[in-house]
Amino acid sequence: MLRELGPALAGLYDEAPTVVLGPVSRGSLVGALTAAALRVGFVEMRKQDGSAVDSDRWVRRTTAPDYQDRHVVFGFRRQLIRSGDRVLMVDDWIDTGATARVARALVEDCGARWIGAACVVDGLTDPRLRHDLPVRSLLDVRQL
Ligand SMILES: O=P(O)(O)OC[C@H]1O[C@H](OP(=O)(O)OP(=O)(O)O)[C@H](O)[C@@H]1O
Ligand SMILES: Nc1ncnc2[nH]cnc12
Repeated sequence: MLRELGPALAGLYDEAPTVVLGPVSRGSLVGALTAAALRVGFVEMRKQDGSAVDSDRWVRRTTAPDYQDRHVVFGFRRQLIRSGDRVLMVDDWIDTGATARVARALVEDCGARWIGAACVVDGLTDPRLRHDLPVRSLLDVRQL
């Protein structure tokens, strides 16, 4: 099952990414599997409490209320995503889309191209985001 997840998520979009971005913690697992399948680098999008104290520049943004009504501060080292990159976000589950929307904003802050959000389960509460982000998934929540 784990062996098949990366290739399955990697096949959801035609455009070839140069970087996969995965939010901690479940997004890191499926994101790393996808990056390995695509043979590209992986960047972990960390919650503020997980970011190291260092001298590097970070990009950070705060989500709108997520599925647990939390405003989460996410970020990563600025140098990890460059202006020529094409970035695919990968996650296990999408619900409000707050995490994915912050990921897209951070990618745009770096001047990189956003491809979309590839998820294992699509549980979007606002179906418009499926087109707007865009979101592609392996399963719809109603199939579970
Ligand atoms: O669409 P949204 O409402 O933003 O929700 C989706 C996010 O919520 C879950 O992560 P969670 O915050 O539970 O963290 P975890 O992976 O560490 O369990 C899931 O893995 C997504 O990253
Ligand atoms: N409804 C949900 N159940 C499990 N994980 C989730 N991640 C985001 N929304 C979720």
